[in-house]
Amino acid sequence: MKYLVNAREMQRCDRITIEEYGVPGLVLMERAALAVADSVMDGEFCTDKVLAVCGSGNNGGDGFAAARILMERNVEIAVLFVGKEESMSEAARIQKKICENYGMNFVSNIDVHEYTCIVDAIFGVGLSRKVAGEYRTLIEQINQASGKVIAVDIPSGISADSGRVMGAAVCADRTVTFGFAKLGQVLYPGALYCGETVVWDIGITEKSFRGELPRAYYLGREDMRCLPRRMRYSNKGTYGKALLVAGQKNMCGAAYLAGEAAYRVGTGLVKIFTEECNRVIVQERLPEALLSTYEVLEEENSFRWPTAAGIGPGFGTGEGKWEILCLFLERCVCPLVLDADALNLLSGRTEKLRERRAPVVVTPHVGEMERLMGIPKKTILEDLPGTCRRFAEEYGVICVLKDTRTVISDGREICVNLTGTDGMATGGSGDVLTGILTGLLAQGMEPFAAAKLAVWIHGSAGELASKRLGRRGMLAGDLLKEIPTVLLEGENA
Ligand SMILES: NC(=O)C1=CN([C@@H]2O[C@H](COP(=O)(O)OP(=O)(O)OC[C@H]3O[C@@H](n4cnc5c(N)ncnc54)[C@H](OP(=O)(O)O)[C@@H]3O)[C@@H](O)[C@H]2O)[C@@H](O)CC1
Ligand SMILES: [K+]
Repeated sequence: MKYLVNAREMQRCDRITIEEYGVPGLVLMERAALAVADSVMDGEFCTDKVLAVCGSGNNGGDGFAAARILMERNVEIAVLFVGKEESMSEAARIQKKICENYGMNFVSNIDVHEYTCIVDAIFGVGLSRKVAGEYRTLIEQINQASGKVIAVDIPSGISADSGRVMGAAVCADRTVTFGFAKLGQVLYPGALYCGETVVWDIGITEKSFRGELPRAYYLGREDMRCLPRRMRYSNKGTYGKALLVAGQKNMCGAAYLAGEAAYRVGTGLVKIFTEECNRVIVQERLPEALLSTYEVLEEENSFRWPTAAGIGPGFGTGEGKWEILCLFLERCVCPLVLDADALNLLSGRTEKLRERRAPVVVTPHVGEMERLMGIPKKTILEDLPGTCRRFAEEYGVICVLKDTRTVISDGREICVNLTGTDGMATGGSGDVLTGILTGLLAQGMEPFAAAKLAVWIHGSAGELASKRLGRRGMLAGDLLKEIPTVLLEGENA
């Protein structure tokens, strides 16, 4: 797990490192500048003629210092200062003065075809409002330049909190960021503007959070260590019973995909509840699964049998479906995953969620969230983490808000998933996630941990499938075959 910080958290971290631990700000700045200079010179960029565009804050200070280091290394470098002298930060003023003392080449405009590489140090995490005027013009010129662009800390104009473009933003080929990755670098559209992001250690550690830890983070392969344990002395009963309430007429694939995914993450037994007409096809595709049909759901055993249930993929919203969903909410004591049509059924009557007896994980995509919360898609997309966290908090559930960057929250923490590919934007992907998640819950994982890991595994399976088949040709069913490989690699992590 690695932290994702917002601007306030990063600035607090900088301040504590400087004021409470006593590391001089200019030392941090020198290390930041060395990181930028090393990155410019690592061979990926043409350094025939480099331009550093520096603002008046400490981000500009990093830029001046990096320019000076590049000059020391005999790179032909020009410096462009943008901003007001009178509002310069103390460190930026010192760094600019050093550049002047060395007689470095200061220019006042950009010839877009002159430079082979541009260092963007206009704004960093201190961006406080929309970009306009000469700053905007400059950013547009940088974006037209033929040379590659390296952003210092974050592309100028991108909000470190949300990834939003604040009027205009530099589109970088690489972003060299310091200490911790910023939320705005992983959320869209910010992620598109960062290019490749490199997190550089400049001497700011987690100690500088001083107990006030950031809310947001992302998982890495090492987090696979919390997968349910396998034991030599065990049987299928040891690894849980997953029930998938899924599929209606003409929608049997959802039941199959979710069912197989549950098995593929190690569940002992999987049962599929579906429409009678799906019986033959589901049993042919997945003979390992037990099968029952909606007609027998009233039996009390239906609710006692599973150790986790996933309800909704291809379930439909027609006659009798709301009643089935209500029965599960009212009677089931095992964790429930509510997806797709279960969420559509809940739209406009989300209060029903409060009548549940068991822990609930909801897995809406943005369209489903729009219907669930009754707020426009645009508003949700502007703040995926906040929307996800608020829903989870309000209903006391775990919320998995699915998008290019799926966000998972328990109402307090926010996990942003960084695995996955656009090849997963294909019918049935969500059903596979429901199966993975239900399977992990069935094996006894705690719901928040299961939700985070399920999304990570799902995205990793997508990456493997897209490597094997390409992002265009892969199908949701191809994710199933990759799940075992993801788990195997995780075991060795
Ligand atoms: N602290 C440290 O020691 C370390 C910090 N580090 C580096 O410092 C960066 C943070 O520095 P920072 O806090 O000085 O803010 P920064 O991003 O330079 O921007 C502030 C300037 O921009 C201006 N401004 C803002 N928005 C604007 C707009 N829309 N349009 C126009 N102007 C606008 C604002 O002007 P003002 O609002 O005062 O008018 C002010 O002048 C961080 O990203 C990292 O690179 C590293 O070296 C490690 C050590
Ligand atoms: K920048």
